Amino acid sequence: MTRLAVLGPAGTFSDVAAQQYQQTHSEIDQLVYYDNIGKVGQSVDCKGQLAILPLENTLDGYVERTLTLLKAGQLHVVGTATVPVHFALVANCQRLDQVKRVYVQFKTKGQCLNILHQMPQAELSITESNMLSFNKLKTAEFGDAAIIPQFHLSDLPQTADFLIREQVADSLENETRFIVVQAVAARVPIVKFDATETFRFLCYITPNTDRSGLLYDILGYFARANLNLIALMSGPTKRKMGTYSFYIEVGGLGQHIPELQKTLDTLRKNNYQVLDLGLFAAKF
Ligand SMILES: O=C(O)C(=O)C[C@]1(C(=O)O)C=C[C@@H](O)C=C1
Repeated sequence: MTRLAVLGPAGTFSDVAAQQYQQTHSEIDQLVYYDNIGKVGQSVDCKGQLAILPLENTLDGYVERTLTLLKAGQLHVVGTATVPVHFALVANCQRLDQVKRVYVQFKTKGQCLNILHQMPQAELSITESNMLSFNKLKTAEFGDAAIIPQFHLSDLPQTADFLIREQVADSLENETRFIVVQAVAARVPIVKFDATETFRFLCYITPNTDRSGLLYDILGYFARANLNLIALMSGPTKRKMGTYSFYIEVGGLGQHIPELQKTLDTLRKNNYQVLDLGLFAAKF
């Protein structure tokens, strides 16, 4: 029995991603909903428990809360799912200039800046999930609005006379990439990869000392090993002011994995802490 923890209530983009992932992972027999990303990540503590977390969005970049969970070192990434993300604005009034308050999820806000700028008078009420924004419409007073997943427009009460603006994300090509995680304690050894199978590897690299040329040095290890870096971000370690870690994603083929493992060993021997967040099958 494997359960997958998901940001709820049911109907979020996380839920869409979870169902997509479940289609190719028949061992998952239950989706369990939590009301914020922190609780989703903390819910996995033993074997047979997985969680799905949003990692990166086309328009608004990485999800800081997920990176914070990963940085704590208790989670291990085992898979991924990407879903298209479209939003609609629904308001309980006739015109945008009558909107007094907009319920919007914290990550959705950065994906719908154009429409939000068209309502400068409106106060933003930030929610933890898009379904919590949607649910606010049930008790909407005059002037209340919410940005909701576009596919939920058909779930609005037929009787309500809402103002609706479709496709309010700042790009039609908007997507969010999710990761599936398990507890580090439940980690199983890497499944065998065929030489031509594509993978992603995620890690945090933290230098033990600070000096000039440090990032150049780190990148050199990957470049010399011919490993393809997909993402690189620097962020505070959250332990000591002025100390930074580098979040790195590597993409490659199964045949590159031995070289990757050698590179990580060399980094460790050269005074870098390497937090291995997981290697998993992924298209790129
Ligand atoms: O609230 C949701 O629908 C979610 O699944 C969360 C989330 C996120 O935090 O990135 C997922 C996809 C969208 O980018 C907006 C919100």
